[in-house]
Amino acid sequence: ALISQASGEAASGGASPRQGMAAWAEQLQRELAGRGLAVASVPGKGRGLVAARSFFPGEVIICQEPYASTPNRISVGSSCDHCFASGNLRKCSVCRVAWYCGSVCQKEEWKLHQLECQAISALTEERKKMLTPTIRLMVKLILRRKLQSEKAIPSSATDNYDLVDALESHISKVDDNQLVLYAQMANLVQLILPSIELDLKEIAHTFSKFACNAHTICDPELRPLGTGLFPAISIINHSCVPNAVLLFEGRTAYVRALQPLSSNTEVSISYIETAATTLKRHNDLKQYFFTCTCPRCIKDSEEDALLEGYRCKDQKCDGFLLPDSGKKAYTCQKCSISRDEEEVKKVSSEILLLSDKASSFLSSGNNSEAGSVYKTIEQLEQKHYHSFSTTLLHTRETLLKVYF
Ligand SMILES: C[S@@+](CC[C@H](N)C(=O)[O-])C[C@H]1O[C@@H](n2cnc3c(N)ncnc32)[C@H](O)[C@@H]1O
Repeated sequence: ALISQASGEAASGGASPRQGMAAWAEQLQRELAGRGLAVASVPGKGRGLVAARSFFPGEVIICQEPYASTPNRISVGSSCDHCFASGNLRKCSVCRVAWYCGSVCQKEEWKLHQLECQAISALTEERKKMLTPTIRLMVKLILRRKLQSEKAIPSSATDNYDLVDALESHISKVDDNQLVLYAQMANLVQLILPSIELDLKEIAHTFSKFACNAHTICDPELRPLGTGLFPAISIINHSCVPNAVLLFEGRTAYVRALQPLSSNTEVSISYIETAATTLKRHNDLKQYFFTCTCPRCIKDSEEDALLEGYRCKDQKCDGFLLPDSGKKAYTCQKCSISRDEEEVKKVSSEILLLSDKASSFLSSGNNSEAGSVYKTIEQLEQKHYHSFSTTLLHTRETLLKVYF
């Protein structure tokens, strides 16, 4: 049923099916069909990637090189601009921004970096400081589009700008402050690339696409190394009980089956950390503008209570709570005292809001504000969670990192 819905509308990003499928979308479907896959329109989710044959656990469903990618900490030179390897890195002597692990990677990037290098070298030191990884990702994306349109580098069915163009941006739902930020970032990109006439509105939309489509490139230990846009892999929707996983080998993204997939099954990966409560998972999914309705999200809250480790209301008792649906309450498994369900959920939401605030202080480098918010969180959590709760232990670990 899913594959029969794979209309031109789905794969061409919204064009009327009567106009037929765009040439790039037809090419993509043909290429994917060769790999046993199809793009389909999935009710309530937009496009999705569907298996057109069975896949065995561990099998690679799809792999892709990034259309554009950038290391996380560009000024420090923590990983190679091309393959994301660390160690023996050498800085580009002209722009002093790009780092490579050797001549092979430098050559691979040369056509693109030549243009980027000219643009960066013309910047003042003050402007160079504004080259965040996201800005650099956009600069590389625009330059790659230019090189492909001039046929200076090849393009293919899964490696072309039409695929980026068709990505979801959710721009109409983005709040005003974020829109202003995207507009300022688009202006900065225009200052970096003065010789290319840019459509600033389109660039702002593309920043919004980054927010719900770009992937964090990780090493085998899942440490983040950089960010990449993999437009074919971006067709895959989210589930909190995914049937596939996204992993990286260097710059290449691999989606592997986690379980046997039969033909006509939608491929799903998790966009977020799955070892979290429903409330936390939904909070983490906010940037993607949808509410997950996977089987885990619509189940009762017993799993959430176990994950959170709610403590007994009696501070002298060390019992855990489990939901008691009859009473709309959580009941201590040791002394049977109950806590009201609404009250428990209210405190959890309050903690989540404070955690968002603390982590945004932390990511903007304001450690002292972050530390004081984390202390408030710890106090709230001590009353709310059992001393073995991973949430509480995680807050304490973060506090240690902030202060030492
Ligand atoms: C990386 S894209 C996935 C492909 C997307 N469906 C498309 O049409 O291009 C992420 C977006 O897909 C949609 N999406 C992904 N998973 C979803 C889900 N489980 N339920 C509803 N929408 C989902 C959301 O709009 C989200 O912002």
